[in-house]
Amino acid sequence: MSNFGNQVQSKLYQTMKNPDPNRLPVVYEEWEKRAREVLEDGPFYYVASGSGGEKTLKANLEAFDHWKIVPRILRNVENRDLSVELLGHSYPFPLLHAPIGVQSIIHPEGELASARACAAIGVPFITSSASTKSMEEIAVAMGDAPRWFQLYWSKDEDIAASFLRRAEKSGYSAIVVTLDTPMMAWREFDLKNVYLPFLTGEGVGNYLTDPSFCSKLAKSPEEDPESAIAYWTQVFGNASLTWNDLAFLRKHTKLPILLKGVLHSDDAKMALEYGVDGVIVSNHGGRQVDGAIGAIEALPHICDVIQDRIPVLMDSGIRRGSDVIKAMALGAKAVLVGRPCMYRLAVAGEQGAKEVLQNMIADLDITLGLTGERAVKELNKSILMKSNLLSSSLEGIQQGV
Ligand SMILES: Cc1cc2nc3c(=O)[nH]c(=O)nc-3n(C[C@H](O)[C@H](O)[C@H](O)COP(=O)(O)O)c2cc1C
Ligand SMILES: O=C(O)C(=O)c1ccccc1
Repeated sequence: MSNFGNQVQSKLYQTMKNPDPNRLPVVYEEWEKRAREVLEDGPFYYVASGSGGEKTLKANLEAFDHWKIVPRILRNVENRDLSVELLGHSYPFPLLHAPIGVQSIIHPEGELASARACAAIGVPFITSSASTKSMEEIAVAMGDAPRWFQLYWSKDEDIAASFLRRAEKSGYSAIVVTLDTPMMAWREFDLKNVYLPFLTGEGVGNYLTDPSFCSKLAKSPEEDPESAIAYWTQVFGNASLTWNDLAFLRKHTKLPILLKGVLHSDDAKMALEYGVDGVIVSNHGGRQVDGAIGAIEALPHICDVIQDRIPVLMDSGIRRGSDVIKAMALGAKAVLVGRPCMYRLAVAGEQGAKEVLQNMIADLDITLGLTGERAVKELNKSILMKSNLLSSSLEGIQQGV
């Protein structure tokens, strides 16, 4: 029980007495704008854009606006509890850092800066298979802090098994298997900018340090980096996987397995049938199927099927505290934060990454209290109402458009 949000808020107001010219922004949209200023076209659009016509990228944000919070009053909200229990562990906040590859295109310290920021705040970091730094280096940067590993399931089984072994050995406590990316989507901005970071050796840190990967190369990656990257493009994904292949993962790890990229109720049923430990409702931030349903729209349908038998997490569109409240009221046990962390990382490295998480948690804590709730664990649909009035159209009305 605490009032974390009030403390962060008063500290921020205090700094106004001595205005700091280097003060970092607080407003989400300003961070995005600042990131645009510091990043070249290639990396900026790699992060910010969606696939195809970006319909799903937009749907993710709009779909949050269809749910409105209906606050309660007079319920003693002086101290609040943001903690959650997931897969046998207790975490202080219901946030995790989404798995995001190639962070070196955004900041030279890349994943190490993000991982250190997470460790300092107490937010689990999900290391991507496509990190530029290796999972072991990230683990060292985090000390004992909680971390999960995201698996891109390589076509080469030895590499997939080796990744699982390495993750277990370096202290990751869960495996997130991303299943919406057997191949990269049609990403118009990256094609326009002719930008694919892997071709210049970004995002392949786990592969170049992998004994199974390296054993398949005629020459070491140092001697012949081009051939190593060419091999990576052949083995990165595996579009032939089916539900029965999940047995392979079970055979190679004792860690809990969560499936990331679940949007269809029938897949939620299959996830239960196949005995996985959790699902993450996600459309990959609108970066894969353009035209896919907004993740928060899919969430209640998935939760209806899962019926609390395994944890349901969600991502794609989490920008502020109220988004976390809506997702949890609709049944998510925790949420993953993606792009907001990247914009802050671009502008201010580790400090930026820390501020984004701290401010989002503070916003969540205060909004929770103002909603009349004391514990995120207890949130449910009773504080939500479905509404067709979009906030974006309200903005239009206010601005006289
Ligand atoms: C630049 C970038 C790289 C990403 N890389 C990965 C990845 O390596 N593995 C993965 O499972 N998801 C990856 N994602 C998807 C995120 O985990 C998450 O689903 C998405 O960012 C959520 O959308 P939002 O950031 O708009 O909220 C990536 C997203 C971005 C923006
Ligand atoms: O860009 C992405 O969305 C992503 O998931 C990815 C896929 C392969 C390597 C790095 C990132």
